[in-house]
Amino acid sequence: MTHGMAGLPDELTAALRAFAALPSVVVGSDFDGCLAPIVSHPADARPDPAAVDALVDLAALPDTAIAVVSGRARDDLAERLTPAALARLAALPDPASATLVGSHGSEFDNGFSSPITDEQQKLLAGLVTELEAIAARFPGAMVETKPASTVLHVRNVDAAADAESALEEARRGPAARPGVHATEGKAVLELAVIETSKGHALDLLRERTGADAVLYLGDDVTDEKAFGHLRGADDVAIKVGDGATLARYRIAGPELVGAVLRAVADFRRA
Ligand SMILES: O=P(O)(O)OC[C@H]1O[C@H](O[C@H]2O[C@H](CO)[C@@H](O)[C@H](O)[C@H]2O)[C@H](O)[C@@H](O)[C@@H]1O
Repeated sequence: MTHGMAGLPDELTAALRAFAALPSVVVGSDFDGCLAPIVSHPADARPDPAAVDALVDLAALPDTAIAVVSGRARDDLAERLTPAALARLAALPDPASATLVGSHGSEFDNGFSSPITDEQQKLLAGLVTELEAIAARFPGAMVETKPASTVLHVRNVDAAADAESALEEARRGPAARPGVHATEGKAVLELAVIETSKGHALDLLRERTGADAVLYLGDDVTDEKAFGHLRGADDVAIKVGDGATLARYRIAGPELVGAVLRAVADFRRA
């Protein structure tokens, strides 16, 4: 594989050029591991300013919609974009030009597609308690709580065997309860009380915008659901980093995400 423009594989650069020439497009990206490098503590994650700039530039182009589709709660995701970027997005003439989607594809600006029921809230509270009990026995483990899910984080557990034991306890215990949707991620096990799909979120955005094609960058397990929905001949699925994937294209890591987005913006403006 040869690498030319901005260190991107030539085959990908050709696909980006063809994608950028289409009349109407959606450009989407995952947040952690794509727009923002992975860090030890979720609260410390910050996006690459160059990637955010390119994304906001894209949103300002005609017939170009952007989306950030994250596993984070939507409010948390919004707080992570720079105030300057948020101000530029808020000033766009068409609000549909930029969409932030949280909770792995199920939380849009008007909330969840189906509200979380009292029963699901109760289930979620119980899951948090159970994960906290597990985390308390494995120093370094922590529990994140989101509107429809809770996450056991083991990235900072010292021994790999202990991290795996914590995950395994969660898999055998709370993850196995009826009504729980468990997803493995990067040093995490997430337990949701609703079914989520980044693929459905991309379908919705495609439908709303009437776009000819969708490009999406993702690095983790939940992004595979997004890649699985990019079946159009002109769609571009890009896996960021290592690991098995349904995506046709791959870049080495999040440091190249800005280059991909900038290339699409430049080609589209040309
Ligand atoms: O869909 P994403 O935007 O990629 O969100 C997926 C999860 O990201 C966060 O966890 C991951 O990033 C953390 C910060 O770099 C890292 O410490 C952790 O190990 C990763 O799994 C976030 O905390 C989760 O809520 C998201 O679901």
